[in-house]
Amino acid sequence: MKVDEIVVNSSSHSYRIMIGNGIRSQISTFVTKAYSSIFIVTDEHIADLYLSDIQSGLTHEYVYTSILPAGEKTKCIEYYYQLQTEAIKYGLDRNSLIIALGGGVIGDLAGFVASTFMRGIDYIQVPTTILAHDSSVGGKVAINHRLGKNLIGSFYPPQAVIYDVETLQSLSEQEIRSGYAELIKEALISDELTFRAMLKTDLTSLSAEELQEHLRMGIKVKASIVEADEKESGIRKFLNLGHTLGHALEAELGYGSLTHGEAVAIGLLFSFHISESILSTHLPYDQLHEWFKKNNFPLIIQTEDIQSLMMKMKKDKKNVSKMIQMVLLQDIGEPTLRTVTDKDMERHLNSFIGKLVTK
Ligand SMILES: NC(=O)c1ccc[n+]([C@@H]2O[C@H](COP(=O)([O-])OP(=O)(O)OC[C@H]3O[C@@H](n4cnc5c(N)ncnc54)[C@H](O)[C@@H]3O)[C@@H](O)[C@H]2O)c1
Ligand SMILES: O=C(O)C(=O)C[C@@H](O)[C@H](O)[C@H](O)COP(=O)(O)O
Ligand SMILES: [Zn+2]
Repeated sequence: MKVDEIVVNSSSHSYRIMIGNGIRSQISTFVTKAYSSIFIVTDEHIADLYLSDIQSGLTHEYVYTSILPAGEKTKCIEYYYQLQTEAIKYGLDRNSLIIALGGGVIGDLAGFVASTFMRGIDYIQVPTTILAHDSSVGGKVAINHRLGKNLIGSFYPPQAVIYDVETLQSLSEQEIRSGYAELIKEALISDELTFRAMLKTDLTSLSAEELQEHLRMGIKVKASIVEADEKESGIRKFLNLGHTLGHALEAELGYGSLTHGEAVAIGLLFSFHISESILSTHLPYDQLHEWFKKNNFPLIIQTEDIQSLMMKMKKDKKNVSKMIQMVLLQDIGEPTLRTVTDKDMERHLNSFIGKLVTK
C-alpha cells in the first residue's frame, strides 16, 4: 500500500502526516507509543461508516469510544465538558491517547479536550473530510462561542495525522464543496498557476487522482506555513484569507446554517472585492464567482443586520485594538494584511452584498 509522508516540525515535537488509500485499518502501526488507554472521539455519521475499522485495528486493552451528534453545533462547551467527564470516568491518565476520527468539528473539539485534559495528553488526527486536510494539520484546536468562532482554544499539535483518502468516497456533494473552499484558499495564497488549475476542476466529476493532487497541494501549503509560524504571529494569518467574514457569517446565521467552507467561499469573494477597492488591484473576481456558482456554492448573505455581522467581525482573533484586520490579496499568491475601519467595512459590506445579488 502506497503511503505518502509529510513531516511537520512544531516547537514541541515533529509529527508525520500519513496519506494513503485504506490506511485506517493499519492504525496500530502509526500508534507507536505504549499508551495506557485510548479514547476514540467521533460523530454519528462516521461511526456508522468507519469506527469498527479503527476499533478492530487497535490491539490495546483499554479502548473507549464517544459518539457525538454530527455538525458544527457539537463544537461547543457542553460537548467539551461531556468528553472531559467521560475521560475522567473511563480513568484516562496522562499516558492515554485520544483519537479524533472525523472532520474538522471532531478534530477541533477532541484536540481541544486533549490539550486540556490533565493539562494535556497526546492525540492523533484521523481526518475523514476533504476540509480536514486543513483542520488536522497545524495544531489549532478550539470550540465555538455563541459570540464568535473558535474563540476558546489553544495551539496543540497532534502526534500524527493519519489521512485515509478512501474515506472521502462517502462524502456528500455539500461536504466536497466545503473542503474545496479551503483548497481554493490555499491555491490563492500560493500562486497563480495552482489557482488557475483549481478553477478547471469540476466537482461533479472529480477523479480520485485529481482530488489527491489537490489535497497534496493544500497540505503542503498549510504544513509549510504552520511550520514557519506555528502561533500565528505573522504569515500564518494568511491561512485566514476569507475567514473574517466567513466566521462572522457562521456565528451570525447560527452554526451549521452554512458549512464552514461555504462561509469561507463567500469570504474569499469578499476579500477579492475589498482588495480591489483598497489595494487598487485587479483580481479574477468574476472567474472565481463563476466557479463557485457552477459548483453550487450558496452565494448569498441571508441577513439584513449588517451591524450585528460587523459585531461578529469585531470579535475576530486577528483584530488589534478593536480594529478589524483583513487578509487581502495584492495579487494571486501575494497575501497581505490590512486594517479596515468600521466605516469602510460597512461600506464594503453593503456594496459586496449588492454585487452578490446582481451577479
Ligand atoms: N483547526 C483548523 O486549523 C481548522 C481549519 C479549517 C476548519 N476548521 C474547522 O473545521 C470544522 C469544519 O470541518 P468539516 O467541514 O470537516 O465538518 P464536520 O466535521 O462537521 O464534517 C462535515 C459532515 O460530514 C460528515 N462526514 C465526515 N466524514 C465523512 C465521511 N468520510 N463520509 C461521510 N460523511 C462524513 C460529518 O458527520 C458531518 O456531518 C469547522 O468547525 C471549522 O472551524 C478548523
Ligand atoms: O490554520 C490556520 O491558521 C487557519 O486559519 C486555517 C483556517 O482554515 C481555519 O478555519 C482556522 O480554524 C481558523 O482559525 P481562527 O484562528 O481564525 O479561528
Ligand atoms: Zn477554515
